[in-house]
Amino acid sequence: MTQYSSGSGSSTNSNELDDRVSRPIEEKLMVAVRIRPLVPDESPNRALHAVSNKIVLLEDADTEKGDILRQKRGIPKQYLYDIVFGEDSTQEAVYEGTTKPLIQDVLHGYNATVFAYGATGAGKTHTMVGSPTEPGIMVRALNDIFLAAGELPENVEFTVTMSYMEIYNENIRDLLNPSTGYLELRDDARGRNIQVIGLTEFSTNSTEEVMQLLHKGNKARTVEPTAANKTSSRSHALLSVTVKQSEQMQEGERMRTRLKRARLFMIDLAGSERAKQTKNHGKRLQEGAHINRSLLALGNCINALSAGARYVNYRDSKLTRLLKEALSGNCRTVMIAHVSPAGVHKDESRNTLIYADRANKISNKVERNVFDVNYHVSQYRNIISDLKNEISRLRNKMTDERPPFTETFADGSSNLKSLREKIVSTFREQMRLRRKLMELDSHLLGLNMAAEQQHSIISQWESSNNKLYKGSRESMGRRPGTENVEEFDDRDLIDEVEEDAAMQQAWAELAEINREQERYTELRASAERELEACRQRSAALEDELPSRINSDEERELLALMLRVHELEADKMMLQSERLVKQHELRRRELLILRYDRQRQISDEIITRQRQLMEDGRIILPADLQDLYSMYQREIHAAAYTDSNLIDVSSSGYNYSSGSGFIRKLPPISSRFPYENLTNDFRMTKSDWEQSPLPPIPEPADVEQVMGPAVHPLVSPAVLFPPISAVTRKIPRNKILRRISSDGNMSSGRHFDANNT
Ligand SMILES: Nc1ncnc2c1ncn2[C@@H]1O[C@H](COP(=O)(O)OP(=O)(O)OP(=O)(O)O)[C@@H](O)[C@H]1O
Repeated sequence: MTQYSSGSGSSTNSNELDDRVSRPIEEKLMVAVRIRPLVPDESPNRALHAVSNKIVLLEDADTEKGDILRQKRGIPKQYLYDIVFGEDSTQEAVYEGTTKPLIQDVLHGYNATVFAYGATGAGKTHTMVGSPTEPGIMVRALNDIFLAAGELPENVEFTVTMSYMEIYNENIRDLLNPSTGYLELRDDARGRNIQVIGLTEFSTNSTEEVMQLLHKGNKARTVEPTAANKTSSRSHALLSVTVKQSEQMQEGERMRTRLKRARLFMIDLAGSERAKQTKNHGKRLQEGAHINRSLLALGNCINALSAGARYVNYRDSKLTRLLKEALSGNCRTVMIAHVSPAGVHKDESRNTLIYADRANKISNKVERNVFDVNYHVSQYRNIISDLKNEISRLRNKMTDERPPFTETFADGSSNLKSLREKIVSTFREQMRLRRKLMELDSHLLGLNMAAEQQHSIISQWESSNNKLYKGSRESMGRRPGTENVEEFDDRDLIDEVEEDAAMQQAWAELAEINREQERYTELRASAERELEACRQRSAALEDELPSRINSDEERELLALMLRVHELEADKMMLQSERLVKQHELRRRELLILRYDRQRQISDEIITRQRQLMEDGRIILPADLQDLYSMYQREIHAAAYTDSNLIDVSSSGYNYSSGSGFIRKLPPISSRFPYENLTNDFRMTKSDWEQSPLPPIPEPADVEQVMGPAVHPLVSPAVLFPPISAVTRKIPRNKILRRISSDGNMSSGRHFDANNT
């Protein structure tokens, strides 16, 4: 029987991606296989062939139990991948088929990773690094990035930084600055990205300099001859290229800055090896053990991800911690699996093909890293400066362009009166429209935050349940393979059904928010048009002004009128500053909430790990035991502080008597109790209920001048996520043990389902 592995083209094309800016797109990891040619001294017996540009054939006896016939006949197996490169494939073809399409994506703000996988001597370094005459993917990709940068318009500022490191025996070294010794790996403050502390980032815009840096890095890499490969890379080499673009854009009279930031990771893994095959001993054997350990951790992650496991352990090795984003995060990823065609390497080739096959089932959520910077702040400033310019223009006209005193008008004073009324009314209209624009912007910002919040809740739920981040509610469903990961009881099924319903609701709410965003964007565009028409009317009136002003009293009167307008503009500026501060407060509240969630997840992981260790009667090393004690002291201190700081009845935080913090998150709305803000920024409850951000309060007398306030058209229920979407209920028989107040972990007997 011929076996096919799944595998289909992964790529969504760049333009398609580019159009859908804000929504994460689910995308399969792309898997390519490259078969290297036989090297000198290798036996010409081939066990592996490229049958087409997608199929590899491995001549292999089937070892499946019971299939005696196949075992005897050794019927070949076929494997299907996104793309297969045969023995005679060129460096250029491999680059064009795997990495070149990613360059455009990186320039559009998508993260990307290419990594070479395979047994030792299978050709990974040849593909990734290459030689001066046959440069590999790293050089070609950097070259293309610089070429593309040269074609960008002048208003785009472009910077490229690169770092190059190796992981050797579980130690990280800076290949561009090897004298710095071993470097530490740390999760960044947001808990999202992993950072290598002290790693040198070179900023460059010259291809020659990049080549020199790469050359320098490769020379510093740990390479040793082994029986399997004369120049065997004993380390994983990771080249990271960060591309930042800052684009200045003119929008009407305003300037806007758009930032794009993307990282391209190119990784040449050390080869997996069998001690027997490589005939290694001593130092080589120890290296091999480290290499195998990290590759085993990588293999475990690939297995878990492809089977839809609920929990994927990236922390077993530095390599998997660094590859976490490439395997399950916001990143377009290509894996190039390398195999030798030689019969003697059949076992390694089979392993590689199986891993590649599993990797083919992994999906990521890709999203553009594009941000509009200071859009709202600069916009408010522009509004105020527009108003001030207008006032000063009018003043100049009055003083500089006096009509000759001989000029008289029979009906001068009545003309002037009507002109003055027109000026006042267009000015008021402009103020009203500008206020409306400010409120629409405020509301749009609120909707953006609500959408971001909803996305993060959905993605948090998805990752905690290890479901795919589906692009639409219709496509929701359980991932194949999940059933094998954990046994389900009835309670689990009920939970699942409830959670699916909650997720559908969350998606529906997100769709509603998107619709609101579109509606408000249209309203904003029409307000902009109205404002432009008003400005033109006002300019026409200004042109009439000098010829109409006849006496000093009239001039005085108009000066007073301008002063009133000036004060109104100042007032508006104060309001806008207040609004900006409110946005900032809200943003920080969201950030705190996110940290809080991350902390809760970490607490849960620690508690479960301790439970596992206790069940397995594992004796902890003293230093780890110390860390746990420290952690427990911290938890107690935090619980004490929390209980003193939070008004339990009003905050929505849920405490049960003596049982500490219950994992149930309160609804977002109650976690942003507006009353908790300082008086300066406090709004009335009804303001808050109407909008994610309160509209600027309008005093009754100003209302008349400014026109009616814009009423938000979306209900709070739409903006706040459903509680069930963020709270995965723990089945009663799986309630976690908690750390008891005396600092020891309670045993299962004391904290089983019945006792809690
Ligand atoms: N596509 C290819 N064309 C020609 N020669 C190749 C090709 N791939 C690999 N080779 C040669 O095979 C040998 C082993 O390749 P390479 O060093 O790239 O393997 P590797 O997978 O990086 O091994 P290790 O994991 O031990 O570092 C080298 O001599 C290399 O030049």
